[in-house]
Amino acid sequence: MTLLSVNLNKIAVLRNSRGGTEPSVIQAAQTCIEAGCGGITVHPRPDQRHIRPDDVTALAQVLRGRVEYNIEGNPFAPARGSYPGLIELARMVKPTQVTLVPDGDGQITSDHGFELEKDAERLRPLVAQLREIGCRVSLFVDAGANGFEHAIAIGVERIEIYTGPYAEAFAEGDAREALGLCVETARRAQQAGLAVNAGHDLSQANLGTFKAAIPGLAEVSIGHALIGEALYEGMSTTVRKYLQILR
Ligand SMILES: CC(=O)[C@@H](O)[C@H](O)COP(=O)(O)O
Ligand SMILES: NCC(=O)COP(=O)(O)O
Repeated sequence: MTLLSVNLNKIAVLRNSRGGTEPSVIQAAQTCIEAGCGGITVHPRPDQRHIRPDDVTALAQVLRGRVEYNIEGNPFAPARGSYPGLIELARMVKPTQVTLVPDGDGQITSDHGFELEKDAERLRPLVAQLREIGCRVSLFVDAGANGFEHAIAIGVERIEIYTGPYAEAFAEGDAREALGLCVETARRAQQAGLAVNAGHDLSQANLGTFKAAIPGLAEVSIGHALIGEALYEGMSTTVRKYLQILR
C-alpha cells in the first residue's frame, strides 16, 4: 500500500492568521494518526509563514515511534532569525525522511524540482550529512527528470515527483500526457534503484488515477486539498477516504 503522509502546513497557516495556538498542528497530527495515516509532512520555510521551528520539534515528540516524519525544504536556504536551516532542523529532530526541494523565498509554493545532472554535486555533502543523522533522503524532481544515476551516486534513496502539472491537467479534463510523463519518470527512477514518492496538489479527485498508473508508488504527501476537504467532512473521515483510494 502507498503510504499517506499528511502535510500540516495549512493548519499552521490558519493558526498563524490569528496568532495563538488554534488550530493546533499537534491535535491535527494526532487525529490523522488515529485515522490511520502513515506519516506526517511539514515544509518549514525561512519566512515561517506556516510551520515554525517549534512546531517541527513538538511534532517530533508526538510522532516518534508511531508514524513516519517527513520534513521538506530547501537545504541551501540560510538560517534566518529563529529558523536554523533545514539541515540543523533535521539534526535536532532526526525525522524519518528529508525531502530536498529547490524552492525560492518568493515562491507562493513549490513549483519545480532539482535538475539532477546539474545539482547532484552541490547536494552531495548535504545528503551525506542527512544520511549521517539517520534520515532517508528524497529529492523533489519534475516529471520528465533525467540523471537518476547521479542521485544514486550521492546516496539519495527516493525521488518525489512534482505532481502540480498532472493535477492541473487533470482539472482541465485531459491528464493523459502529464500522467504519462509521471509514469515514465517513475519507471526510470525505479529501474535506477530509487523508490518513488509523489506530491503537490494531489486530491481525492485526481489521486486514484495517479495511484493506479504508478506501480510501487511508495508515498504520497498531501496537504492543501486534504485540509480543504476536511473543512467539510472532518479530518478523520477525509484521511480515511484517502486511505481507501490508496489501498
Ligand atoms: C514540495 C511540495 O510540493 C510541498 O511541500 C508544497 O511545497 C507545500 O508547501 P506549501 O504548503 O508551503 O505550499
Ligand atoms: N510534497 C507535497 C506536499 O507535502 C503537499 O503538497 P500539497 O498537497 O499541499 O500541494
